[in-house]
Amino acid sequence: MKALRALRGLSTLSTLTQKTHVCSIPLYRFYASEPQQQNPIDTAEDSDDVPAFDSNDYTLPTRGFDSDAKRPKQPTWDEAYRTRADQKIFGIEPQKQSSQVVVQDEEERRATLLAKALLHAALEKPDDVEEEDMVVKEEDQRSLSVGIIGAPNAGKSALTNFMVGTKVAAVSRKTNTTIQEVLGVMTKGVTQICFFDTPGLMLKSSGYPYKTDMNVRVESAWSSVDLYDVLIVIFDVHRHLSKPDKRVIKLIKHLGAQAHPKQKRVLCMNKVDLVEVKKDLLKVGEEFGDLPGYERYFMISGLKGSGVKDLTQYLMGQAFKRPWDEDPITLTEDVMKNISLEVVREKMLHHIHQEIPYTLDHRLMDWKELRDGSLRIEQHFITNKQSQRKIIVGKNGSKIGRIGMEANEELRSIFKRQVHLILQVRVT
Ligand SMILES: Nc1nc2c(ncn2[C@@H]2O[C@H](COP(=O)(O)OP(=O)(O)OP(=O)(O)O)[C@@H](O)[C@H]2O)c(=O)[nH]1
Repeated sequence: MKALRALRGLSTLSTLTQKTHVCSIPLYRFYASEPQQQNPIDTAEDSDDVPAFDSNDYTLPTRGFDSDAKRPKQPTWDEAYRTRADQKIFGIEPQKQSSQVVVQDEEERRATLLAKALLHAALEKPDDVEEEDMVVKEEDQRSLSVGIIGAPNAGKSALTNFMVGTKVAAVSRKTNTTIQEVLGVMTKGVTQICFFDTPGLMLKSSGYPYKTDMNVRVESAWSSVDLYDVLIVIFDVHRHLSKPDKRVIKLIKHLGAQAHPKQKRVLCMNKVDLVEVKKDLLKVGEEFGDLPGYERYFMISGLKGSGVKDLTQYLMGQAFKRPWDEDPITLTEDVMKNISLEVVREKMLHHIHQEIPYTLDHRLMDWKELRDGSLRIEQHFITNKQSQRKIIVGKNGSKIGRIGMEANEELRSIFKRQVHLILQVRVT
């Protein structure tokens, strides 16, 4: 092992793990299990030690996996009276008790079958595949590490999400939403592909990478670029057509004409769905088609999926005979923590339109798997300005409430279990 482990060492994922470790500061009044003295929404604007959002204060629709989900309502009337009324008013002869039981059993059986089918579908295990066939021996395993690099907003996260099939990286209309590398894993047959969604690597106008301030993470991404088996360089072809994108030219120049000897480089012209005159794509194809150092180029829409199948097939073909790095089904706790941060961050970016999200410290403070299988996740947004806190919390807690509800709902559907999400906005 493993190029990938070495790569991880370099990647910001490890920084994330350190950054998001469960903090041991006393979180006295944050615990939702304590009786709420006041409605948190009433106080959310003024006090920062009461949870700004606690999913326990909201009624979220229950789902199939909810252990507390109520069974279908039983009749509240007395069956004997109902039978007599049916007989007298509608002339319906009473049914034998035993057949009612049979009908109920049949319904339960069907519900069980449906639940099983849904579980099967969720695990993407085709019906005709036996359990033994799902286990791939280590000596048969093939794997590939893929880095995706491009200017901010080029569509790296959307492409990763589409290929991996679950929402692992925040997708947003704003730039630089990817604050750290998010590992996405796609396992098909004997092949496993690990995707690394790099932060929007930026270049100064001089064509050199930034070296200062928040760009420590960017530096880390630059230094790990050569370690991937395949490097996907992606750019927004729609944007490039309306106004040639100098950042793309600079990025390509910076990477050089020669790929690392152990690496294959491909170019992805993304967002083709936005290009109305398809002939225009030929122009870009001509401009970038023969770039030295690039093995292939693909015209894709990472969001809508066109061309992604070809890209996936190409990547599958590049995989090496090498043991997998990740369990194909179980999400590791670190990945889940990462997903929880990404989902909340994405919702925040969607609802807060000011620039503050980039100056905000966003931390995972507590992660607990409770006895009933549910997850308790507590995250804090930390700012040094009271005014920023007010914007994030919103009037009567409306903003943070929306963010929290949407994130909670999405996390429940990703993790397939109940999630108790607590969001806190603190001023330091
Ligand atoms: N129409 C269309 N929109 C896309 C496509 N790919 C991405 N987008 C949109 O472009 C915006 C940016 O996409 P992201 O995937 O977040 O871009 P990114 O490169 O990861 O951005 P950073 O994290 O800032 O580096 C989002 O609004 C996406 O929905 C595409 O193929 N077609």
